[in-house]
Amino acid sequence: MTEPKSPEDSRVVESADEARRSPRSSSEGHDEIATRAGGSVASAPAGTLALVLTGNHKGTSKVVGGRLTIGKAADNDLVLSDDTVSRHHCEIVRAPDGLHVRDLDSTNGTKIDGTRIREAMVQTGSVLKVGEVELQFKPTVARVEVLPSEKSNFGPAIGQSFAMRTIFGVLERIAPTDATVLLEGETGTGKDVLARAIWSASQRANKPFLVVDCGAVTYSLIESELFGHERGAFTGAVSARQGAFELAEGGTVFLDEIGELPVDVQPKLLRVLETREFRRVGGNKTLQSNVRVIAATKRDLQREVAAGKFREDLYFRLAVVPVTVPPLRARRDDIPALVQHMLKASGGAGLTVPPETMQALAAHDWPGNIRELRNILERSIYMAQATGSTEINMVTLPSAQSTDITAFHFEPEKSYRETRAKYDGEFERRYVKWLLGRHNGNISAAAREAKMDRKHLHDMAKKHGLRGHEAEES
Ligand SMILES: Nc1ncnc2c1ncn2[C@@H]1O[C@H](COP(=O)(O)OP(=O)(O)OP(=O)(O)O)[C@@H](O)[C@H]1O
Repeated sequence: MTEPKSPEDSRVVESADEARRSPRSSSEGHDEIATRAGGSVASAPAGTLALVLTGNHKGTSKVVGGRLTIGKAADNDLVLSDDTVSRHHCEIVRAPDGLHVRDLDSTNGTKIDGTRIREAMVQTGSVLKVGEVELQFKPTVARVEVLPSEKSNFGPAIGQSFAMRTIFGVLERIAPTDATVLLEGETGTGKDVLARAIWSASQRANKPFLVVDCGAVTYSLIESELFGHERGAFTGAVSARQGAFELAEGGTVFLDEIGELPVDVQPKLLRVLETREFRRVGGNKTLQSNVRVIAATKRDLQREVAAGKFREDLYFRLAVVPVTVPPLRARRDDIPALVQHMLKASGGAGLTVPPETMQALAAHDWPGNIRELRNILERSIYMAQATGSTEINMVTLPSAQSTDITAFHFEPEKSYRETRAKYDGEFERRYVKWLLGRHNGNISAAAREAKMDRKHLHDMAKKHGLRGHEAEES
């Protein structure tokens, strides 16, 4: 993503002139679309689900339509046969401003997040206590199919693998809407590129794209960075300053490294997402915000939620469209097109890539993902140009040398048989790893391509601790 920044320049405003527009999808008008991209589903507008957390009916859930009645009697929409629940205990009613819970003169009372109520509003994530039975409100989505894109790029993001085209299919559809997007993926997988591509394809493309790197801003300044501050709000606040939500008015705020957002700032972000209102630090004027939010993280946010480090309600607000960007090693078929694209972009258009170099590149595991590939290619182009070579070769790929099967190290104390056994095993391991990588671990497809017996390939993969599966071919 953006290269490491100092706290001062962690916020980057781009002018509208820099907007790269791409053709609009025809599916404008969806307010909220959710998908775990990599599958092939998206959704219609979100609703709310009441999920029973405790008691005899633990795990039961009901979608909250216009009205949902809860109680022990059989004529309730959600029947809870529990001694602490009254026959007609409470009801949930959908009103224009949200969901209202009303206690129906129950014996043991109704509580929201620990407070006994007669009537109150509930938010997604709230825990409702009906007698002693706990329920939680969760967002739901009605699922509809989104087909993989027929294009092998989404704006500047290149990818012809099924996984990337599935993501592009989703993004083409949701980019023109105002849906909040959460991009999850390892470092260097292209979250930043995708965020900018969403903005470029959105109706907000002629308004600012503003990046706040939540990991690079100091703890004490992050709130001010997001919402601004008034003069004298804290030591050093010598003048008033606008925050990202004000500066990006009408545009898009990209919250990078959202997993690093301090727990005490999380409710403030939740508030602006829910109500579109915020206040500057030290200010008492409520300001309106009209921005679209895209967030990204290297962390597994659901795991952070389970560990109590990230608020669940904020997670749901951000993950209206959750997109998991796969690591490069899980989509090796993207490598040749990325290599060609990067050669052109980095001044190496005239250079050729011999097949054995391309194979080595495709076999490498790329822990730094596309950023690592780009760095190695840039170095290789420089080396080739410096030596007058017309091709990118293994010598110019230092990080890829480990994949060079020709790098033998013979040891005089080992017999021919021992030496051969060592390299046969190594050859087998690397070959199987490369082969499975080409087919995303699908053993049947890999065996077919290599004209091998499937069972034999399965045994070889197992012997070398390599993971394969029998999933459908994509
Ligand atoms: N699909 C892609 N097509 C073309 N270039 C890409 C693609 N994905 C990533 N890149 C390039 O790889 C480099 C790293 O990408 P990017 O900064 O978007 O990754 P990131 O996931 O945001 O990383 P980090 O989490 O470390 O910030 C950039 O130079 C970017 O242009």
